[in-house]
Amino acid sequence: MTAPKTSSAGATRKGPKPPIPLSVLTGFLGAGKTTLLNSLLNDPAMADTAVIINEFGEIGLDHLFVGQAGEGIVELSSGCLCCTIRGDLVTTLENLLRHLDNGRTERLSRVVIETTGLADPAPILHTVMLHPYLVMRYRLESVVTLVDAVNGVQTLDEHEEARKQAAVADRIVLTKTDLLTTPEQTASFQTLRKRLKALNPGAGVLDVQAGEAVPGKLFDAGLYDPATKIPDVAGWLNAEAYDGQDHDHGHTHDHAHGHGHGEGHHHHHPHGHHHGHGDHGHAHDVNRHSEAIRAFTLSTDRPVSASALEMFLDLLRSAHGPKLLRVKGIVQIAEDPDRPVVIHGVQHVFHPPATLEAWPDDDHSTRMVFITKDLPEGFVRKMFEAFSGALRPDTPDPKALTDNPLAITGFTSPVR
Ligand SMILES: Nc1nc2c(ncn2[C@@H]2O[C@H](COP(=O)(O)OP(=O)(O)OP(=O)(O)O)[C@@H](O)[C@H]2O)c(=O)[nH]1
Repeated sequence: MTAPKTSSAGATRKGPKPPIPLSVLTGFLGAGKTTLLNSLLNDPAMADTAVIINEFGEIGLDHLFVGQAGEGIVELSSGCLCCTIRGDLVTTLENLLRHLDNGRTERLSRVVIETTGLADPAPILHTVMLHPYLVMRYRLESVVTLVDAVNGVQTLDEHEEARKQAAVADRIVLTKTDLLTTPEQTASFQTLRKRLKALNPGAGVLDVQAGEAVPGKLFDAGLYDPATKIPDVAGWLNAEAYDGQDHDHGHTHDHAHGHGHGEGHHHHHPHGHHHGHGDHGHAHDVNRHSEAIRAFTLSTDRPVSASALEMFLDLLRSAHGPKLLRVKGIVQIAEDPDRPVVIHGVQHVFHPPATLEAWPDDDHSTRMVFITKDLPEGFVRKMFEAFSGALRPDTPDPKALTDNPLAITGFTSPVR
């Protein structure tokens, strides 16, 4: 242990250091990851960021080198650290912590991991989330997925990996929009945007060519506002963006709400979802290819007991883990209603739930967002209701349901 250099440094050294936000940069082969990284590594806004890449050779970095920090870590003139994977990701992440802890690196404000084009980002996230020490020192901040504006539709059509990469993203970055010249390309790009919205309504979309892919917008998608350290639940969940999404899947709608009022979905009709007229072929394609992946929210105003939440999450991840691409939520716990619990999972692995000291705003309701594959909304909803006894506040006729003592237990299934 080195002695603190100054009294203020001494103060910050007491107690555990705050976890370092970690982001994963992914995208299909040729989507433009290397190109984007190249410009990011030059950007002074990347100071104090460590970027983990596959090999130095792929990025012409030589002119940016300031010094070798050892163990495959180099310092760049932008203040960024760049390192290649040595051994495995765990070792690399441990090396970075060692650099920080022994003072060779003054600050490490963020880590960005570049994946290879075919990679499913989930195992990378699991590496950190399942490691007893790394999970204390790093905090999963965001998954950033690059999508090629020209080839995106075809890639989504043909590759399951590409659909999953888009579905788990917190930010979707569109590359190569400068290459959209023909009317066909422009139409395909519009289809792409619809597909991405259906796969993952909550992800913010940034356009590289419009200069939007800057560090502040790319990576800061976590629960905590990096400047104030105050949780931004509404921004993180972005649950409003999911409204009306299930219209893209026509038939799923009946199962989705499951309260026996098939005609009562009055709150959801944003832009008329009737298929047909003109680009019927496109619309059909959208449904066919994305229907296995669904995005939906659950919400309730009734506090959930801690044990019910635990059982719900346990059953969900043990029985259906691989089908949960991403789950985020804030939950009002019956035993401690003033301190919300934040949940965050990637497939079967959940971050240890975090308890916030207070609700960040006036909305104290439980809200969860799900992106699933081959796991219908109605199934998850009924399971949640069975454990929590919860009713959605926006059911077609809540009064009728609360007047029915059987319905309130949540064990009845009004619809089949
Ligand atoms: N016109 C244009 N070309 C781009 C853009 N982004 C990337 N490219 C080009 O697309 C090609 C692939 O880009 P890369 O950055 O190598 O893509 P990658 O995702 O790193 O590719 P892999 O490492 O093979 O997965 C290169 O020729 C880039 O110059 C863009 O926004 N506009």
